[in-house]
Amino acid sequence: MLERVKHNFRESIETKIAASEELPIAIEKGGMVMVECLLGGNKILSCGNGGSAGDAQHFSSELLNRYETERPSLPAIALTTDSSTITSIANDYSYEEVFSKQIRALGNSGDVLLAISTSGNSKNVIKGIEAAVARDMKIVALTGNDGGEIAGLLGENDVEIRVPSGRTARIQEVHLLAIHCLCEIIDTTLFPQAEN
Ligand SMILES: O=C(CO)[C@@H](O)[C@H](O)[C@H](O)[C@H](O)COP(=O)(O)O
Ligand SMILES: [Zn+2]
Repeated sequence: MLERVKHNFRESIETKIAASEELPIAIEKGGMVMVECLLGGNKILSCGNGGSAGDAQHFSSELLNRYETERPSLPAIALTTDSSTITSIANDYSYEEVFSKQIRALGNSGDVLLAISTSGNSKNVIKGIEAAVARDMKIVALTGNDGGEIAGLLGENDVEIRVPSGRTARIQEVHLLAIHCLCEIIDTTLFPQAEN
C-alpha cells in the first residue's frame, strides 16, 4: 500500500510538471475570457459530473465568496447544486439535459460556461456546451485524455485546458490547480490593489 500511495504522489507530481509546460497559455487565455465576461457585467456558469461537479462548485464559491484577497463578490452559478431541478429534468426528460435546460433558462450572450469533464465525453456536459453556444456564450473547457467529443465542439473564441493524462484522478487534481490559476487571474486583473 505504501508503494501505491508513493506512486500516486509521484504520478500526480509528474502530471503537474507536464501540465506546467503545456497549459499556461490556455489557462491565461481562459482567465482573460472570464475577465472580459465579468467586466461586461456577465456571469460564469459551471458544470460537471462527480468530482467535476465538486470542482464546478469549488469555482463558483471562490467567485461568489472570495479566493485569496478581499474583493467584491463576483457572479457565478454552479449548475450542479439544485437537486430538485436536476432530478426533475432527469426524471421528465433525461440526465443528458440536466445542464442544457438550466443553461437555456439562465445563460445570456456574453456569459461564460466553465465545462468540466475528464473524458471530454459526458453527454450532459456536451449538451450543456451546445446550449451555451446557442445562447452566444463562450466556453472554457477543462478536459483530459484526448479532449473527447468536447474538443471538437469548441470554436476559436473558446478555450480548452486539456490535462496531459489519461487517469481521471490525476486529471481532476490538475483541474483544481487550473481553477485556482483562473481565480488568481480574475482577481489580480480585476482588483490589482486588493489585499489579503
Ligand atoms: O471523481 C471521480 C473519479 O475520481 C468520479 O466521480 C468521476 O468524476 C465520475 O465518474 C464522472 O462521471 C466522470 O465524468 P467525466 O469526468 O468523464 O466527465
Ligand atoms: Zn475523484
